[in-house]
This record gives sequence, structure tokens and C-alpha cells, in this order.
Amino acid sequence: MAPEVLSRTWSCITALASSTIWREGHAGDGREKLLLKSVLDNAEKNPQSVMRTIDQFARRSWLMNIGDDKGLLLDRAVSNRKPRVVLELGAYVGYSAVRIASQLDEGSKLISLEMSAENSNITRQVVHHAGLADKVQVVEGFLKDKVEEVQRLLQELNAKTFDFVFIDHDKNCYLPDFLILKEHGLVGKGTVLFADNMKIPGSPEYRDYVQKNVDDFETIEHKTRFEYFSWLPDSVVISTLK
Ligand SMILES: C[S@@+](CC[C@H](N)C(=O)[O-])C[C@H]1O[C@@H](n2cnc3c(N)ncnc32)[C@H](O)[C@@H]1O
Ligand SMILES: [Mg+2]
Repeated sequence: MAPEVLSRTWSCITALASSTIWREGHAGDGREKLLLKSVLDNAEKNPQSVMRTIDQFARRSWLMNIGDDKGLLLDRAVSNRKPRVVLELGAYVGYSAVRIASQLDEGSKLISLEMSAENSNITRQVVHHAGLADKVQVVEGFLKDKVEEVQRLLQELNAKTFDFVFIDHDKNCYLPDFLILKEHGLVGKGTVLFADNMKIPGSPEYRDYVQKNVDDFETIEHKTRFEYFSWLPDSVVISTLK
């Protein structure tokens, strides 16, 4: 195995084995702060350069971004739906926020919810460096505590429901958080739900829910690759509310 692949594999194993990644949303070895420094020092102030810098970093020191390969599916889903208001659950270091926001039309907005203060702060700086600060609002916290704030932001944008939701946070929260969105009327007919990592680590309750409720969802699962590992299978599940 090439040294770069070995080091990436090892850094992925150490990140996923660390308890901090599940409790606090970071790998525990400071790599997210190093990533921010790398973006601020090396990336030009545009989305493409910021994403390229993050992808290059993640190929050495693994990061749990959607990545450049699976990211193409996200790009396509966003551009097909042409959303005016997007919700992201789980920002991490802002990679997918930059990916999504770079495709939004003038006046469209992404609200990105992130439980960790440190990750929220990194995301704001990464998004700012990419020149997308006017399109992205980072909300720090858990959905159950932030529903009113999210509702208020939607009202300010003259929208009732999100057009597109990117679900990529704690896999045990995919279904409960979707049910919160549904209960509060934040999703509706035509909302597209894009759920990442449906194989690794997987979210079986969510997958069953959208796949079995055929009266409420039109769902397609796309086979793809786990972030930054071309040989590891993963999938994304894209559902449209009927
Ligand atoms: C896989 S990463 C997100 C990656 C990002 N979407 C990307 O592709 O660039 C998951 C993030 O979700 C956050 N998170 C985990 N559980 C959460 C929850 N219940 N609510 C909000 N954020 C959460 C973690 O702190 C972490 O930053
Ligand atoms: Mg993911």
C-alpha cells in the first residue's frame, strides 16, 4: 500500500475509534484546527480552491466530509432541485456547506446546524474564506433545542418549508430529527432529503422509514464510495416528499 493511503487509512481508523468524534464531533488530535489553518494559509478566496484544499488535506489526514467523489451526487441533487432554502444537519469543518452554497442562486440560503461550538466556528471561517458568508447561516446546537430559531430564519426568508435537507450528523438522529422537522411543518411536498453514509456507518431506522413509506416518499438509493476511500462502498439515499 502506498504511504499516503496507509497514513489516510490509519488517520481514519484513529478518528473513528476516538470517543471524541462521537461525543464532541472532532477527532481529538487537533486535525480540524490544522485544516482551518491550511485553508486560511493556502486556499484562494473562492469555493473551488477551498474545497480542493480541504480534499487535499483529507487525503493525508482523514476528515469526515462527504468528499469529492460522493460530493458529485450532492452537487447533482442540489442542481436538480434548485432550492431556495436548504437545511444541513451536521457541518463539521464546512466542506459540504461550501459545496452546497456554491451552487445556490442569488438570494438562496443554507442554514447549517452543528452541535459543536468549535466546528461551528471553523465552518463560519471556512465559508467566509470561500466568499459564501452571505449564503450560509451556521446555527450552533441540536435541532430539538433550535426549532424556534430555525422557524424564525425560515420566516425571514419568506419560506414555510425547506426545499432541500442534507442529513449528515449523528446517524442515530437521522430519523428522530426528520420527525421533528415533519412535526413542526419544516418539510413538505417537494422537499428533497439527501441522507449520507447509508452504508458506513449506516442509519437502518431512517432507511426503513423512507423506503417503506412509499405513499409519503419517492426514494432512490445511490451506490457510491466512502469519503476518500475509493475501495470502500457507501451509499446515499435521496427521498422526495410526496
Ligand atoms: C459527518 S460530519 C458532517 C460532515 C459535513 N456535512 C461534510 O460533509 O462536510 C457530522 C457533524 O455532525 C455534528 N453532529 C453530530 N450529531 C449532531 C446533532 N445531533 N446535531 C447537530 N450536529 C451534530 C458533528 O459535530 C459533526 O461535526
Ligand atoms: Mg457524511
